[in-house]
Amino acid sequence: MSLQVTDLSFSYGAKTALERVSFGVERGRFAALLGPNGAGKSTLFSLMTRLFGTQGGSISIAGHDLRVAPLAAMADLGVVFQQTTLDLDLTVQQNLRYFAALHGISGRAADRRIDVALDRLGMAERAGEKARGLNGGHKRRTEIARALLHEPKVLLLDEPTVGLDAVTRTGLTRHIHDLCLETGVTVLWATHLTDEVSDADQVILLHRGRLLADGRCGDLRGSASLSEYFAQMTGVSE
Ligand SMILES: Nc1ncnc2c1ncn2[C@@H]1O[C@H](COP(=O)(O)OP(=O)(O)OP(=O)(O)O)[C@@H](O)[C@H]1O
Repeated sequence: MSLQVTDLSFSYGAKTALERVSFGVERGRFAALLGPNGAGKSTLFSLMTRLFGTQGGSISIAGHDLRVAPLAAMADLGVVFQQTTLDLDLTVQQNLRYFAALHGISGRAADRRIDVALDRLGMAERAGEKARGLNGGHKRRTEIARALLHEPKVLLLDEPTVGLDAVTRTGLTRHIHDLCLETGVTVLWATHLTDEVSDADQVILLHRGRLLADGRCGDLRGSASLSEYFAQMTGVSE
């Protein structure tokens, strides 16, 4: 498994946010982490990105246990946070160069990787534009391109489509699906919107800190829509 979560539990004081959650995602898969508000998605992301230390259970990224080999695990991890983290006064390319430098990539190697990443996200012609002037979808694409610069094996995206219109959302989800196929990167995409998930995707359904389902979307939903299945399982409509 490219990403493996085993028996993961986490509490904020007396409040349990995750309870013995286990799942794995194979290399090159697009996995949607689906759950209503309060399901525990953000907590899981905070644990996977080491913002919080694990209390119980374990997380392994590209075969590296986060507690045993944190640096190796983080080197194989790309993250796109919910809130934008671009420097709005820098151009797209400058934002990416800065990030590349933080990862020890500079000069021509950096430029080459930046070109490839921007091209992959359909952002090549905007390389010289200031981040401030980009629309929401283009800002997101820039952040995804940036998260790919160090060639991570696993990419985490925390509700990356929040605030985007339907057309932009569709474009972005398509780009990420293509990315999985073309590069073999493993994606964990947190969302509460079922229309971002395709039948071939893996669905990991969380509710109130517990894993309710884990399987191929088409198999889980059967003849119902994913939205109906989601409502059936959680008692919450989207
Ligand atoms: N700092 C905190 N202190 C106490 N409880 C918290 C804290 N952060 C989250 N929680 C609780 O933990 C549970 C899981 O929250 P979490 O934010 O991980 O869910 P989520 O699925 O990301 O929801 P959302 O989509 O609203 O971000 C919720 O019951 C939430 O109220």
